[in-house]
Amino acid sequence: MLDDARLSDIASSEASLRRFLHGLPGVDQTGAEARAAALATRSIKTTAKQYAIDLAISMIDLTTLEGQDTPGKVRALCAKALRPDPSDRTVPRVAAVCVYPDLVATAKEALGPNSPVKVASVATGFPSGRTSLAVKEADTREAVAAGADEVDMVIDRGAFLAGRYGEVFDEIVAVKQAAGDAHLKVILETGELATYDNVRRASWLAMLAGGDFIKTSTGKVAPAATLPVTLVMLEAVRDFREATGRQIGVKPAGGIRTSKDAIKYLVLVNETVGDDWLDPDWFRLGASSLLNDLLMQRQKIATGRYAGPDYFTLD
Ligand SMILES: O=C[C@H](O)COP(=O)(O)O
Repeated sequence: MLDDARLSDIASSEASLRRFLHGLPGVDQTGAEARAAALATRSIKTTAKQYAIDLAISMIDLTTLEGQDTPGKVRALCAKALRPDPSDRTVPRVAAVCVYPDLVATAKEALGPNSPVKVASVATGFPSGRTSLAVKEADTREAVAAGADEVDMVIDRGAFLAGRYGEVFDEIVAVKQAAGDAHLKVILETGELATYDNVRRASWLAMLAGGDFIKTSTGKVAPAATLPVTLVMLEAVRDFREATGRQIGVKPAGGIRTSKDAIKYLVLVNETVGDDWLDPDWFRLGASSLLNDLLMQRQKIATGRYAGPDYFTLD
């Protein structure tokens, strides 16, 4: 059990952080990949599929993170977030929209006051994170002041890979403070972390530093989210809760485009950490173009026919 005294002891120096992170059991790479592959082939009944599609929709962080984003595009995204299919009121809304900081105010206004759909904003010099801590804190404060409910920060992968864990830890603590009441998602950018052991260490580091969620990727680096990486992160949040009593969310993001993909992630969650995480408060899918496929599959189940991608507004 990691009580408060032990947690502050771990965080007290670079050396103790390193000792702790390098003392975590190593990930069995072949085993993790085999387990993720086996779960990915599970077939589920149509009724379960229907339920899974709606659950997946409700877990989406509907994302636009392009240099050419405009207020108009963000308003359209927000309308879609609130009513994914205007012709069908039974379709659930998504969990959040995810935008760059300068578009947070637009999103907030478009969603309206007290919207059930949250506004998440990337910050801290997304996607590379190559700015000073002062700039990262200011970026975060600005996003929150504009109305962001959630902040998706990137870690400094250069510092992490060089083993400067204390620096990464302190940065997460500082950004968490700058974020105030906004929920903090810590993006590990697993595609740059090279090994599953590093993914496990970065997950623990982010949780120890106070992240509310751990997120795989920016969507700007390949590979983005993968099932084995998400499995390692799910095991980390499971073990962290067992050790501290604190539950942390998980968000695979980037490259998740089909209902099939989304359902594989839900099966993985169900089999690894169970029901407690099968909720938008604890599991999100970061995606720019998954929603339409979910809507098409939903309609196929309901009517036996595909409406075709043109039926739905563009993601
Ligand atoms: O956080 C979400 C990602 O940036 C979206 O990536 P995607 O465009 O591959 O869905």
